[in-house]
Amino acid sequence: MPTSSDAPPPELLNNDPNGFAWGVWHDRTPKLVQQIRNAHPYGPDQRQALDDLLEEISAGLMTPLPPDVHDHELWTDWGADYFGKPWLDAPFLGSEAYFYRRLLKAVDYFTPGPWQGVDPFDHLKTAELRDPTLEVDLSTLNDLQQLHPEEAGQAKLLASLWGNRADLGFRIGKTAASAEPQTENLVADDSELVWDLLSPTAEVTVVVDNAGRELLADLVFIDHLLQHDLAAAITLHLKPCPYYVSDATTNDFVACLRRLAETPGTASEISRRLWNAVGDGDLRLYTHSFYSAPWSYHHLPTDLVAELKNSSLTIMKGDLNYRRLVGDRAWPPVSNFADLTSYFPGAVAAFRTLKSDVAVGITPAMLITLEQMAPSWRTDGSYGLIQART
Ligand SMILES: O=P(O)(O)OC[C@H]1O[C@](O)(CO)[C@@H](O)[C@@H]1O
Repeated sequence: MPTSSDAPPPELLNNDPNGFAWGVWHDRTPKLVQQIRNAHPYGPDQRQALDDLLEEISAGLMTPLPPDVHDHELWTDWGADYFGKPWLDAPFLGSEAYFYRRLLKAVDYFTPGPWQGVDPFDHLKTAELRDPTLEVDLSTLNDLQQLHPEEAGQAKLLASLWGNRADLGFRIGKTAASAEPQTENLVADDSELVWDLLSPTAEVTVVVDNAGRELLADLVFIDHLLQHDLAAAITLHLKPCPYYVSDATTNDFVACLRRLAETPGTASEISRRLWNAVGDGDLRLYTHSFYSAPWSYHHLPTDLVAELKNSSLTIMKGDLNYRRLVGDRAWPPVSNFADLTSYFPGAVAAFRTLKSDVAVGITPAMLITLEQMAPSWRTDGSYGLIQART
């Protein structure tokens, strides 16, 4: 981190017309509310609550949650600086988390009654697992068997990374057969360091991101680590509730294991091995309310720090985890990843495709190339990175 005399750059806010957040609030989020409303037979109360939320985020002032919700204190604490003020003036990171909490409130996700526990994003997650092209992609896993374990491992690591883009999924058959790992479009690649941190005694944590194709790719990678003695045990950190549309909860983990089991061959073998690994305690599931909280990981609560401290390596998946890890700030892209993450308990790695303004750990030469050749490199999802520090 910068020294105290060297203040960090400002947090990213919603109100910069040239910033990535602007499009999220003016386009993506309103469409999402409308889509959730159309996709469910909600009654008048939920419909009205969704309409109110849409109006509030579009032009209104941020209002607090009612006092009777279980997490009122948490959100009052965060919102003290923002409630009663325009959504557009709030920080991007915290306000988007609050939007998802408000969405769950609008659809009565936590309210005792018929809609309690009904995931408003389930139809989208299920559609991805039912996509007919997934069968072909999962079948390509059989081809990986022909590869040397090290090559197969690198192909699976890269599939886990690009799974965050969710459009490539398991299209690693060709890559695997030609033994050409998919390294183009990587703006940073510390994968060697990641492999160095893995060993038969390693306790690995994977803070997962999206359900569906991304989680399937993560599970294939995790199975590889367990099968090849590259980890003694692995803990999956899942979301405690539906979040950011497709973030993975325990239900989504179970759905992925079941989907893998439906494809004969390697995919179903992976499903069986992981199912058994959960039973044997080699693959642990874990969640914490902090994973849907509005703060960066600089504010980790003590029990989560204690959990992460035992880990030989924590792998952070995806864009949002990256923003929370380095801080959602206007960092110069050449800032040092190891310095910015030195506060984090234990060794940490990030596998992320770039889908928002934040980027660090880019070499000056790479930065010049990117700015000249691909002006939207930070946000269009076509670039990826693997960054790590011991
Ligand atoms: O699933 P990921 O990789 O965390 O990406 C989520 C990203 O999408 C956004 O929600 C954009 O809407 C970003 O705020 C966030 O960083």
